[in-house]
Amino acid sequence: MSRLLCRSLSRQRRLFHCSGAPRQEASNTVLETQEDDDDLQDLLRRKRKTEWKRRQGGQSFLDNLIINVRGGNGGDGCVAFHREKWKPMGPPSGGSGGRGGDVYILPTPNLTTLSSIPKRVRGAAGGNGQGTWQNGKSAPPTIIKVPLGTVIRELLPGDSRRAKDEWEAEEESLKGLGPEERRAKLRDDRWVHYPRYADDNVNRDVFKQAEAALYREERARRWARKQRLLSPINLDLDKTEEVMISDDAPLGMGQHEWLGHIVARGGNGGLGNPHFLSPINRSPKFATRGHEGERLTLYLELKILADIGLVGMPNAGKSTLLRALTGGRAKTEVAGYAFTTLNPIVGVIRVAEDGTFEGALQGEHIFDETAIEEERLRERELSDIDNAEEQLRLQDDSPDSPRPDIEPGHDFDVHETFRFTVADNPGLISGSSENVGLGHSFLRSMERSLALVYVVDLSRPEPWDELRDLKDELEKYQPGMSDKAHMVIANKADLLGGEGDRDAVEEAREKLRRLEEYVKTEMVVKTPDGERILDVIPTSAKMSQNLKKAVVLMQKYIQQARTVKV
Ligand SMILES: Nc1nc2c(ncn2[C@@H]2O[C@H](COP(=O)(O)OP(=O)(O)OP(=O)(O)O)[C@@H](O)[C@H]2O)c(=O)[nH]1
Ligand SMILES: [Mg+2]
Repeated sequence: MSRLLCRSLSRQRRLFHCSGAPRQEASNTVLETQEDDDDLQDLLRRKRKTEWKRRQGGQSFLDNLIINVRGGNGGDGCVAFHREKWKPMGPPSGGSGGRGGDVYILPTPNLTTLSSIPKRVRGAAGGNGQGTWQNGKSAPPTIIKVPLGTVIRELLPGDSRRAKDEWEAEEESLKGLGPEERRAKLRDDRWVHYPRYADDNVNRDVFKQAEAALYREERARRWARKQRLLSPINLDLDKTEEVMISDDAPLGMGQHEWLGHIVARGGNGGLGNPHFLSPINRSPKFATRGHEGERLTLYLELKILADIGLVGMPNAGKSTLLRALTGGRAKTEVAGYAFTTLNPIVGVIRVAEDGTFEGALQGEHIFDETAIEEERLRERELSDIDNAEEQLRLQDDSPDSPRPDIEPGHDFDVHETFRFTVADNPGLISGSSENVGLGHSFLRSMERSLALVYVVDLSRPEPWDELRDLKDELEKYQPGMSDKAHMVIANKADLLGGEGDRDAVEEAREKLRRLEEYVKTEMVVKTPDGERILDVIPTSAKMSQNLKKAVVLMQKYIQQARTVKV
């Protein structure tokens, strides 16, 4: 808040200095106050959002979800007889029920989270049949749209998270009933009778035969379902799917639109009473009800595919780093308070043959929006010639200055030789495994990264403590996860070295040395062919310093990991 006040004061001071139309100034001031008000509101809104997210302990990282899906129920058949003037005993004319709607799953590129997917999905029910041979309408399909990169698995019987299927649900509803009541309920769920004919029907042989046939058919359906469970639904929806139009389907039967993968079929409609017409049953007074749609439980998991995952405490500068690497294209929020980033965000880094990355070509520094900081930074750059970064040898052997002949944007296409993705994560703190802070559920998406990179704040009194906590939390999440780490980025190196005096610079060097020593002794990673020592790279994400070195190393890790995988 104080920063905003300073900003508004400095603006007012600026206005005060320039001589010009006073009325214009007054209106400007009003406008700017309004602007500051908006900024303040925006800041408060963001903080409220962070607090809310923190309170609910990371439960809303929707990268996995269990949903119960039910196909639509079929419509009931109808018992009716044709009535016409001068025709007293018309034939049976009840229409059959319509089919219940199927449920499909369709990968969609414009979705990024699973949060819009309802936990219960039910297909639409088919219409009931009606008199004068009117069949019920079949229900339209229901489509569940999921983001690309969703893995879908069907939960099998025996899994406690799975909901009951249609037969188990029926068994449950029959619990505690005597044999008579049980039979009556089963019949009630399957048959529709002509008014006042229910008792008469059930005693007739034709009905008993029809009932036996129905149960036989039901057993066949149950068997088919069991067979299907031998190859349960298992989809890995990584790509957008083509629209498939089949050319050789009969006219009017062709599928005109690709609806996705069918997961739960709707139930068939019930049969109208004309279906039970036979020489010995000239006036059937019963029809069947529609079948229930398939019920199943699906486990959805969204995998964010990033080659490199950034792991660090809140405020270490992970988001700033990703913004610097992508030249501001990765729209991840940067601010000076903890837990700014609430969800993992992935950015693409494009690299030229000589290690120049596109982000460095933009020539922009990554600010956290405040004009005051911007101004301070500019002043510092101008006056502090031998500032701390230089003394820390940030630029010694690999200057970040790009080649003059390479341009960002489309021009970069010709120079691009390698491309990889980096995921910026929310801050991980000690105790995340007990759901402190934002928890650590977001690490799930890191499981698939090829390499992890620690980001620590070098300006902290003891950055090695951060490293120890980060490694512990990774191990608590999944034993062996910290073995994926390849590099430690010691960020905010620009803050060291004070005004450039000898003692401060020596102190900064000593700190970096200690960090390197700690990494060499305590952070050694076991690999199949021995041990690996992590690289330590001092950087300043904010000033885009020494990032080229980090990018070159990241590229090396990915290339190694990819060749091992192949
Ligand atoms: N001086 C300096 N400040 C930096 C540097 N990198 C980041 N910062 C500042 O540190 C603060 C936090 O940066 P973020 O990038 O939001 O940090 P983060 O690690 O993403 O934080 P969370 O999202 O909360 O986990 C911001 O005010 C940045 O401007 C750096 O290299 N030097
Ligand atoms: Mg962040």
